[in-house]
Amino acid sequence: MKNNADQPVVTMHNVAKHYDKVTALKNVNLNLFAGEVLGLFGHNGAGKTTMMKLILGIIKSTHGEVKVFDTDPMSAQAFESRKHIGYLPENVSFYDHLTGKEVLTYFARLKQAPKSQVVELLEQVGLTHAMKRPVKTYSKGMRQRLGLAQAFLGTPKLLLLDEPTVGLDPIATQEFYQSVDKLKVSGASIILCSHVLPGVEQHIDKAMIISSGQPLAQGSLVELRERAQLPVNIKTKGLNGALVADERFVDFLVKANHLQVPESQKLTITRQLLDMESITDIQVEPADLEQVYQYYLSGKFNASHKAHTLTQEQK
Ligand SMILES: Nc1ncnc2c1ncn2[C@@H]1O[C@H](COP(=O)(O)OP(=O)(O)OP(=O)(O)O)[C@@H](O)[C@H]1O
Repeated sequence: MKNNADQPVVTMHNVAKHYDKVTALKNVNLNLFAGEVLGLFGHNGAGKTTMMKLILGIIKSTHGEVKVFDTDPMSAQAFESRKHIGYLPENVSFYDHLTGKEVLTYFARLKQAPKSQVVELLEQVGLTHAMKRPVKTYSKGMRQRLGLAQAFLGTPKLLLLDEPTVGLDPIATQEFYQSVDKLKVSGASIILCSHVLPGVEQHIDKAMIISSGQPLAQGSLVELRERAQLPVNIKTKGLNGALVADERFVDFLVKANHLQVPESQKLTITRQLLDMESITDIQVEPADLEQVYQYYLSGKFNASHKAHTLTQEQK
């Protein structure tokens, strides 16, 4: 398996995938480097799973080039590198009559991962107490945890995680993101598909937003925010409705204590607010991932943004 630090772990160059008349993906360009986490966001049927399947070598692109560890994932040479790829499919399902431990042991064998990892991973995902029970007795969240343990087997250098937090409770979600952060620090590259946007933001390095198979935007969140020029959220406490009555703020009012202000006016407005006597607290936050996502999906950006995004990614 070839892999050196300045070479991308995954490259996609002008990739398209058609199923008969359905265009599942088109114009996809991507360079994902070691230690990078990509958030892949899009509506149902946008093409996220198709992209993962292309990277896994389950399906072949209709057009363009996909390389994983500098190898065509459909080729016989990709066999060796598969051991270093972890995949959590959406709606994970297992052999229901096997216990959690047996399922994981089976996958560890397939992946040639050390047997000792089975119990370690079951502990990491909080399934030690249930590891001797058949999977058919597991709740949805427990199945999802087992799925994650399966994806983390071996020493994955590339992880493809399709809706990894679905069914997980808040603590398990937090633990999952801690695992993601650790894997990233160890140099693993991760592609993470999610419909649940809150909480993802601080764990990804870049995002790709796709709609109907077409990437609408990609880059770091800072870049995506800059390009979108989304307003900054300013939330105040203690002003008791004074903002509503003040004509300096009326154009920016979202709620009685919440303003959305263009970046260029952020400092001026913040100073004016801080000068108000009754103010007790102020929070200034950039647009969150949800707002960035909504912006690009709503089609408010124009063709020149699209061209800019693609050119940036091809550099
Ligand atoms: N085997 C197939 N044959 C025909 N069309 C397919 C096939 N697989 C996927 N598609 C179509 O390709 C498009 C992209 O599907 P894909 O599963 O990649 O979307 P997704 O973004 O993962 O959706 P979701 O969020 O619902 O999982 C959809 O229109 C889907 O119906």
